[in-house]
Amino acid sequence: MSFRTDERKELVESESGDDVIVLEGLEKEFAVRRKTAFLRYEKRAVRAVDGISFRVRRGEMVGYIGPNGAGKSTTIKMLTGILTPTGGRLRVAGLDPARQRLALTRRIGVVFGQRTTLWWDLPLIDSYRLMRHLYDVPLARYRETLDRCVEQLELADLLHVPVRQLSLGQRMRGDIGAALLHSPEVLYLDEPTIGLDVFSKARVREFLRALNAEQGTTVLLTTHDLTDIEQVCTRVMVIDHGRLVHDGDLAGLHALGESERMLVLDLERELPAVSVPGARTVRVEGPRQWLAFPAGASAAPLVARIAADYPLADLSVREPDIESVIARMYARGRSAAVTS
Ligand SMILES: Nc1ncnc2c1ncn2[C@@H]1O[C@H](COP(=O)(O)OP(=O)(O)OP(=O)(O)O)[C@@H](O)[C@H]1O
Repeated sequence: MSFRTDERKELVESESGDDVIVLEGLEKEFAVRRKTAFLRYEKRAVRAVDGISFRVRRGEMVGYIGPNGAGKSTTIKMLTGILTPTGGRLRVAGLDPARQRLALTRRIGVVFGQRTTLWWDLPLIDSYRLMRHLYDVPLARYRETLDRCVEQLELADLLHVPVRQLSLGQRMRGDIGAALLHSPEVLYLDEPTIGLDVFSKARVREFLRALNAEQGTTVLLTTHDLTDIEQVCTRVMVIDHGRLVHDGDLAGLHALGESERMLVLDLERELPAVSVPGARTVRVEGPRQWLAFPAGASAAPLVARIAADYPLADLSVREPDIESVIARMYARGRSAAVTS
């Protein structure tokens, strides 16, 4: 899709100064070659992003989720200027990412959970010094930002350790620090908690909340962990097959898919299935029981009730996975279409 000049002018004029990310009918098509027989190839177009429109206001913390291959990374690559859209319109901090990539790099920070931007053999602090030069950050501002990151990300003991010797959680904190040294307005995080233990995940989430509250940084987060969304984001967008299928809050998404969370109880001894209003026992295995309850409901009253009536040793709450939430959302859409 492309826009005529008058349409583009209209869009620019309707743009609010508060919108830091603007997508209008964004598209990305890849031309792929597939071998069909010996020395025979077929050309095919893959529409990774198929007409997505949304706006993110300055200071928002937004989750961008979807199943594997949905088009999340392709969107992020267009937002950072790595890929050029094949249609639609895109603005980040008022800039066209593909055409003004250099100017944009000073305004955005990017963290990839699966890759590091740090120099593998250098101590963390050396990577930071190099980044300061790359981004041309004034010394006083660099020191101030570094001090804040060191304190809040607990990096003091890690600064002089070569990156290859850091644990995954430590490396991730180091990467987040690196992405923030030039004080970006927008921070993209691609699976920042992947592979981390529960404590490291909690630390990263807490840091992002503090960053947003103190600096007003806009955060766009892609993840497969719905707890990231629950604890960090106020809004969640779901993409599937290159299209936006939900834009709202997490409770709304759960309500749409009638999804369920799971309470895993460890009782002090084996007992018959726990019976409590608002939840249903779906599995009993020795002293462990699994209770499903609506994902939009709070677990607190359920836990209080169970703790009062049963000998509870331990418990945990499991979020539904994104794939099942989306599958239920579609199943519901289909049955609504059949009954309406
Ligand atoms: N460079 C490319 N050339 C051809 N096809 C591509 C390319 N990059 C992505 N695709 C295709 O575009 C679609 C979307 O891929 P994308 O990586 O954006 O999905 P994703 O939502 O980030 O998935 P994941 O959660 O697995 O990372 C997929 O079908 C993928 O195979």
